[in-house]
Amino acid sequence: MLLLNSRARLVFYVHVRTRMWSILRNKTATATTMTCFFLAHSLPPPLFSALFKPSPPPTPQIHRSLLLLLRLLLCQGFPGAGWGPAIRSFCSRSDRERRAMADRLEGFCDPSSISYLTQREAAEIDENLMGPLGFSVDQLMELAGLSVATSIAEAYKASEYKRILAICGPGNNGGDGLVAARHLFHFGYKPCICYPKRTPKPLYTGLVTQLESLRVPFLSVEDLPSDLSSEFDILVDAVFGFSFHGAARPPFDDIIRRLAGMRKSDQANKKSPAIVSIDIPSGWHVEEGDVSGEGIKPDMLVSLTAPKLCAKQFRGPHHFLGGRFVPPPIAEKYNLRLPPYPGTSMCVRIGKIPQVDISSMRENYISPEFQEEEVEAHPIKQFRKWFEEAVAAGLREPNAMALSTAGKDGKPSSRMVLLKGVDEDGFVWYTNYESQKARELSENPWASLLFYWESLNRQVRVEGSVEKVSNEESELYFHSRPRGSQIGAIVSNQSSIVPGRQVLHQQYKELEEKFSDVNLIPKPKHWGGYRLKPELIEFWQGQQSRLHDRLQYCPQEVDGRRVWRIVRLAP
Ligand SMILES: NC(=O)C1=CN([C@@H]2O[C@H](COP(=O)(O)OP(=O)(O)OC[C@H]3O[C@@H](n4cnc5c(N)ncnc54)[C@H](OP(=O)(O)O)[C@@H]3O)[C@@H](O)[C@H]2O)[C@@H](O)CC1
Ligand SMILES: Cc1cc2nc3c(=O)[nH]c(=O)nc-3n(C[C@H](O)[C@H](O)[C@H](O)COP(=O)(O)O)c2cc1C
Ligand SMILES: Cc1ncc(COP(=O)(O)O)c(C=O)c1O
Ligand SMILES: [K+]
Repeated sequence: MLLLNSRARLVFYVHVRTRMWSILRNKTATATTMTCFFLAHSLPPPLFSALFKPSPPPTPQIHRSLLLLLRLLLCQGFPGAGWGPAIRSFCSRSDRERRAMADRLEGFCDPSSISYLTQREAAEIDENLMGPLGFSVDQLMELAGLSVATSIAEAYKASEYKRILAICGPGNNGGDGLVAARHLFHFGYKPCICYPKRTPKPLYTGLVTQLESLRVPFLSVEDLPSDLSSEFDILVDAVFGFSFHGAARPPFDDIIRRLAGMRKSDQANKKSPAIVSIDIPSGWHVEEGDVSGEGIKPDMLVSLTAPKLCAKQFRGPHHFLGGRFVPPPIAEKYNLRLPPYPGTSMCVRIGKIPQVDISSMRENYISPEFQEEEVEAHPIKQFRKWFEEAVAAGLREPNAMALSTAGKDGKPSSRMVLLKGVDEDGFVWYTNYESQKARELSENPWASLLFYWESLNRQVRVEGSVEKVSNEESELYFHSRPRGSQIGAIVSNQSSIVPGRQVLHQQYKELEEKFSDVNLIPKPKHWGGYRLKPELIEFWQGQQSRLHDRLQYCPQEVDGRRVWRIVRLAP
């Protein structure tokens, strides 16, 4: 195996780095050559020798792997001494995993790098899935419909886009629409169905019965409101899928015209509903797209299995892929290049998230009223109640709170810390006694805490003075932490400048070794807790039209006793 010394490596590093973009853009064989040199001593021997033989040239698969590797290195930069292991780990993965890694690092899936199917291929894949590959149509339709519903839920929140009309055609595309509507109902949307040409097969009659049992209304074409814009927030176009051919026949011709026309007439004045097309924008040619230029212009397209050729013409803001059921034989046979689905998701976005207008971002809070009569007399009791509800709601780190301090210069600073205890004496967190916050607290003990529990539309503000907790309390808590965090606390001179990550790792490793036989890692003197004793606590519950509930507790002396007075503040 060819071994490169560090100087040679550096030369190649610079060389490859400067030429990388052009190599990637042109996707020339140079990529292979350059990468071979660059990776010479990191590649596993079989891959290395396969590459280093000038003939036969590398297989397309190896070539693709190398291009992916280049993308990966481009995204990560070259971690100097660390690149050997990183590349070896990359090489040990499957082609699919490598692609996923590169995509994840780039943060999106480039629409030009994925596969698009012809109409024939789409039908063939369908037949294969339902023939030799053992799927039933019910199964595929269920998964397809679920993908559509989850895609819609990702792009359009039920709080803003509740009212949905699913227009379903006579084939499987229509079936996907029925399934999607059922899932959307369970996700909290309010779907209605227009299903003018029902297919008298048990699969479809079953889907209709399921929707009827949820009391989802069915509207005939005649019953459709004349102004779809004011009645619905989302229109699901489940009219035709990949078997569409020719020109749309009644009654669908008229429905499609309404959907297409709506875009134009609504653009000028008001918010028009989002049009979501399943698999194919209905009326479009499956391969050539919107041939007349007069067709539906959907805001969202959910391609199923793989996008069809017409999807290349899709210009809306949201293109998703669904149908997470493609088995390797299909992917290989049709050489499918598709984005990897993240985690357990049923859908994945194709292309970039559209730019948002920040000034238009807002939530309308809808919550039960928060009344004086129902609150606890003591704010800590009330805090515990809300905290328990935040835990029960499954919030991640409900004990995360923003701590704001200001030193003698009066300039405030904020950061998150974790609440580690709360009782009548106050709110406790742990930190470094030589950090910025600690310096500020030593100059000025007044501080504030802020909790925000987003999905509950709740905020809690706490203000008061801060003291260190006792050393015993800090000792007890310090030793309850994972060993790694204990060592981390010793390593970190919090808020001081460090020359690089490597320094922290090095010190960590040394301490890990030092303490390998030690049971109790000593708590550093400069690490411990603080307790904020509340002087004021406000509970905020978000409500519609910004008319929120704000109940504030402040202490009062009554007959020499400290009691809490509750007042309501204007939102
Ligand atoms: N593996 C997959 O890929 C999966 C695919 N799935 C879904 O299946 C969809 C394909 O379904 P599909 O084959 O049933 O075809 P689709 O287009 O819904 O409708 C055909 C119907 O429309 C009719 N029709 C045609 N042209 C017409 C016209 N001009 N004017 C009027 N009518 C016309 C035609 O009638 P015909 O012309 O035969 O008389 C027939 O009744 C696909 O896009 C995806 O959504 C998922 O469920 C599962 C996984
Ligand atoms: C969710 C979350 C929880 C945190 N919890 C703590 C904590 O409990 N203690 C701590 O010292 N830093 C914590 N940090 C880090 C702090 O936000 C901050 O970076 C650090 O304490 C230094 O702050 P300072 O330089 O203002 O003193 C947390 C950060 C986050 C995002
Ligand atoms: C620097 C620092 N210290 C302390 C903590 C609190 O961690 P623990 O829950 O282990 O005490 C955190 C939590 O993020 C932190 O980032
Ligand atoms: K459609």
